[in-house]
Amino acid sequence: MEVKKIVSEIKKEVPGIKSVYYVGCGASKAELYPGKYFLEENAKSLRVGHFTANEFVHATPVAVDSTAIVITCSLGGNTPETVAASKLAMEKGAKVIAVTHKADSPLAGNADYVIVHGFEKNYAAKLEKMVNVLDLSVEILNQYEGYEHYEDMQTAFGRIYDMIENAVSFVVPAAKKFAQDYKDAPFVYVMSSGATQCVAYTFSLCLMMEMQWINSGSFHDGEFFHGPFEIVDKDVPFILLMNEGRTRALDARAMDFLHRFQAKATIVDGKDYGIDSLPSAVAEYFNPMILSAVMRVYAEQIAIARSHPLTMRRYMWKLEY
Ligand SMILES: N[C@@H]1[C@@H](O)[C@H](O)[C@@H](COP(=O)(O)O)O[C@@H]1O
Repeated sequence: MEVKKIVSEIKKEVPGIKSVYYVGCGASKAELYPGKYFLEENAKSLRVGHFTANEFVHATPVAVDSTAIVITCSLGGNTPETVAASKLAMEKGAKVIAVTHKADSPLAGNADYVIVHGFEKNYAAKLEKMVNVLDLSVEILNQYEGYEHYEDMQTAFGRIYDMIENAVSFVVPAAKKFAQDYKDAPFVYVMSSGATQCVAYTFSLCLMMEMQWINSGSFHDGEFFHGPFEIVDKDVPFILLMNEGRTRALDARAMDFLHRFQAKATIVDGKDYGIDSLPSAVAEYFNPMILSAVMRVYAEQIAIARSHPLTMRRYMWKLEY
């Protein structure tokens, strides 16, 4: 069902929604983040939470009741922890919206509303999940509290898929250089800020650790100066994702420090892909979509350089765990 209609139906039934929870695992948890970040930054009354699904099941917030919207997200729609979380949220009386690629999945069967997104067609399709969750968050805010930049958001939603495809059309040479520079790195640290925090998290957690078996860690670049910067030295490998928007100052501060001590730093900047051409009041919320697509190409190139396909697993989906 269309995002706007889902939210207006929920509002008709529950005019007094008090909280919105975002629940998923791994990449799907991370792809919920831009929506969660937007709502947390802009809502005056709505309470917001973001959970890995198994924690949501084992330590469910007391506010998950008939005044809550729970957005659950799983690409395959069959991750057991996420299905269990969705089912539990329904039992608690929350309004549950599942965002998945699989219309006939267990996740879709344990939700009040289902948003089915693309994946295979192109890079833009791979970002539909994240865009839909942001769209849902904007609708929830606008319909429950009002949002002054709603029209700017619609303009940006109308342009983002073309911008993603444009970004990936010229990024391959930079990605190949990255692959050559980092293919033998024993580890890689990834950092960012603002709406893009979880793009750094996904690149580290899923693309490096899960799909390349490369030791990696991620952190907020505001926190960089409160611990991690002590390991900076010549040639220590970092990736910094730079945002266009209010948190750019934090990203730039971290970048300056990396350069000062000649760390091996790859800077991937949303501004290089036209984020600043979007309406300025909302542009920052679209950094994660562009940077996710770009980082996917980076990962594909390192996989080629290391002869280690992104699909290779030792444990995931192969064992009981
Ligand atoms: N990289 C992700 C993992 O982090 C995630 O655990 C898994 C299940 O995800 P989903 O629930 O989105 O199908 O799939 C992908 O491989």
